[in-house]
Amino acid sequence: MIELSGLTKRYGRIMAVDNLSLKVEEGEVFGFIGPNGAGKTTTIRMMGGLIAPTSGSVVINGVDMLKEPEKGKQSIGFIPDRPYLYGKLTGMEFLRFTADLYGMSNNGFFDKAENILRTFSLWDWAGELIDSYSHGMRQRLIMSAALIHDPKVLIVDEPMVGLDPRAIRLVKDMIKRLAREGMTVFVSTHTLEVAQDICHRVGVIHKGKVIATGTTKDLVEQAKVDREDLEAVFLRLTEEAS
Ligand SMILES: Nc1ncnc2c1ncn2[C@@H]1O[C@H](COP(=O)(O)OP(=O)(O)OP(=O)(O)O)[C@@H](O)[C@H]1O
Repeated sequence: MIELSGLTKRYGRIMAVDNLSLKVEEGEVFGFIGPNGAGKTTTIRMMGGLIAPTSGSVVINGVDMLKEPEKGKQSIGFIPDRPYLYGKLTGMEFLRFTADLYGMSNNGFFDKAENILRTFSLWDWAGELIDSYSHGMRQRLIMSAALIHDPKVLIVDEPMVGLDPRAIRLVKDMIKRLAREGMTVFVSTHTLEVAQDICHRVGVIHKGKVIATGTTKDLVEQAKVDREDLEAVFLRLTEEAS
C-alpha cells in the first residue's frame, strides 16, 4: 500500500508538488498522468527516496520513506525516468549487482534471475554486454532488475518511452500479471491509452496538484465528456485547471 500525505516539494518559487495526498491499495495499478512539468517525476523521486520532500510524507507498506529510507527502499521496485545501466556488465552481472544492493544472497538468485530474464525474453543475451543491447532490451533489463528482489510495490516513471509495440505489450501484460499476484503498481505515463488499459484508477496532476482521481469511468463523468476516453478527459480537466 502507498500513502502520500501532504506531499510538497518546492524549488525556490516553483511549487513542483503542492500538498499532494493519495492512497493506492494493495494489488492496485495506479496511473499518474499530467502534462509536461506537472510534477510527476518529482513525486516519483520523493516516493523512491531519491529526493526529500519540503513537507509531507510517503509511507509504503507501512514504512515511512523519510524515517526508514533503507527499509523502505528494500520493499519497492523503482524504475526512474532515466535509469543508469553499466554497459560493461553483462545482463546477468547487472542483475547480480542489483541483487547485491538489495542484500540478496546467492541462494536462489540464479533460478530467480533465469526465470525473470526468460520472462522478459532476455535469457539468450544474459551473458552479453549491456553495451550491445537495444533500447528495448535495456528497458526490459531495467524492469527485470527492479523485480529481482520480489518487491511488494513497483514504482515506474514512464515505462513505455521508446518501446516498440511488442515491448509495450510485454510490459503491459507484466504489470497486469504482477497486480493480479498482489503487487501494488504506481506508474506515471504520457501514454493515455496505456493508462486506460492497465490502470484500475488514475490521478491527474496539474501544476503540482492532483486535480482528479478515479477510474476512467469516474473521470469521464467528472469531466463531462461524451466519450469513454481518457485523452478527452485529460484534455478537458487540464484545460479547465489552467
Ligand atoms: N531540480 C529542480 N530544480 C528546479 N526546478 C525543478 C527541479 N526539478 C523539477 N523542477 C520543476 O518542477 C516542476 C515539475 O517538474 P517534474 O519534472 O516533476 O514534472 P513532470 O510532470 O515529470 O514533467 P515531464 O512530463 O515533462 O517529465 C517543473 O516546473 C520543473 O521545472
